[in-house]
Parts: sequence; C-alpha cells; structure tokens
Amino acid sequence: MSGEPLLRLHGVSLTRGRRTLLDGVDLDLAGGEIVTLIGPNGAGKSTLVKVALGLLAPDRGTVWRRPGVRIGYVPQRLVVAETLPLSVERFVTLGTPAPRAAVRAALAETGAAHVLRNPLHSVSGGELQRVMLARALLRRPALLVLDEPVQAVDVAGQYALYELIGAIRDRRGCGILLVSHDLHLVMAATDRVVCLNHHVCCAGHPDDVSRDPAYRALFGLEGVRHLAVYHHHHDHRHDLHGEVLHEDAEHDHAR
Ligand SMILES: Nc1ncnc2c1ncn2[C@@H]1O[C@H](COP(=O)(O)OP(=O)(O)OP(=O)(O)O)[C@@H](O)[C@H]1O
Repeated sequence: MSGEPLLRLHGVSLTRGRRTLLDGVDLDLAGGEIVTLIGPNGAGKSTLVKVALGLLAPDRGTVWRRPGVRIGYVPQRLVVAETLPLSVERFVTLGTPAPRAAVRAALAETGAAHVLRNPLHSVSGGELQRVMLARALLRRPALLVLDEPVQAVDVAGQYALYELIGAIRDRRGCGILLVSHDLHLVMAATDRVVCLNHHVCCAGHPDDVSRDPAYRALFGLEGVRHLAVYHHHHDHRHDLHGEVLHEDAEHDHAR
C-alpha cells in the first residue's frame, strides 16, 4: 500500500428538499487501499460517491482529491438498449480512445476478452460488469470507484468479481472505493468498511474472521452465509427513515 491519500472528505452534508441525504460524513482513502461503503438501500452511498467524484457539490464540508488523480468510475447502472448498435470494443473505447491491443489487455485482465467483438447488449450481467471494469482500467486509474460492482451477478460470480477487484489492487496498487450493501460478500476483499446511513454509523477493519485462512477457504461456499458476522457497536438507533433516535443502545450488527 502506498499510503498516500487519494481522497479526503470532511464533514460532508447534502440536503435535497427536506431530506438530509448526507450528514457530516468523513471519508479517507489512501493509495493501495480498498474501502467499502456499506449501508441499506437509500442510505446515501451513491450520493456520497458522486460527491467524492465531484459530480455533486456538498452543501457543507470539504472534498479533497489528490491533484491530477486519474479516476476510473463504474456507475451503479448501465441500461443497454437492444437497438444500440455498439460492440463491446467500441463501448470500452468511448471517450477513452485506445489501441486494440490495450483494449484486449484490459478485457483480458477482467476476464472478458471473449466478448470483445460481441454486441454490448448481448453480454451477460456478469460480463457487463467485467466490461465496465475493463473500461475503467483503460484510464490507468490511481483511484477506482465501483458502485455496486456485483449487481446482476450470481453468488459464485460475486465472489469471483471481488477476488478480481482485490487482484487489480494488488497488481496496480490503485486505491479502490467500493459500494455494497452486502457486507459478508466484501469482507475478504476490503481493508476498511465505512457503514453509512446518511451519517457514518461506524468505520473500521472488517472482523478478524475475514482474515482467517479457514474463513477464506470457505468464502464462496454455502457455509459463509452463516459465518460472516461483522461486529460493530452503535451508540444510537435509527428510525425507519434512517434518522438517528437519541438513546443509548449498543448493539451488534449480525448479518
Ligand atoms: N436529487 C435528489 N433529490 C431528492 N432525493 C434524492 C436525490 N438523489 C437521491 N435522492 C434520495 O437520496 C437517498 C439516497 O440515495 P442513494 O442513491 O445515494 O442511496 P444508496 O445508499 O446508494 O441506495 P441503494 O443501496 O439503494 O443504491 C434516496 O432515498 C434517494 O431517493
């Protein structure tokens, strides 16, 4: 890990109408580090990612990115119309012109070289994620931002994708900001977890169990569902809308 900060958010707040989408969020990410944003639907994860990327301006707080940092971003959704006459190769180079050899290499790195000439709309959900990842890698990013990279991918494929993400970090030394709402899936692939529910509920290393070789061996197997427990301590509760209820309530989150 290079340890050099790539991204630093401090006290970021964002309101839309009467809703507080982000409330005083701090987030740091260093080179070579994988940080996972985790939280329920509607917790503000994608919003925070967009603020971190500079696509949305916060109402309060500061966002610092290392000057000149190259960012590869895989957004949460890409809907491909069947009528769109676009090959994978064309799609990957849209906005990032690159020689065919580089496109091939990027697709090979993400395990999607076999779909190079196929129509984009014909690739499977898992292949599409790998194609989008390859497209992001073509920019040779120092920071890779992946918003729910395993959507529409079956469970075995999800573990394979997280393994791939870890391998990309190891090979390239880039920092990676991941979004997920399924902690047990990302435990083995992340250095740090930030639990978000509009504000940062807690943050830290995933449970030690995720570093245990025996646990890793189980990863991807049925048994992991029952083993993966991430303990953290809240000093507050949330109502149904994610707002903080002010009372002393320490509890574990067990998934
Ligand atoms: N421009 C906007 N105006 C009003 N509300 C918005 C706006 N953008 C997002 N929201 C709301 O903010 C909340 C947070 O959305 P966001 O997409 O960041 O959540 P998320 O944690 O990524 O959720 P998911 O896990 O479902 O993808 C949602 O309730 C969403 O409807």
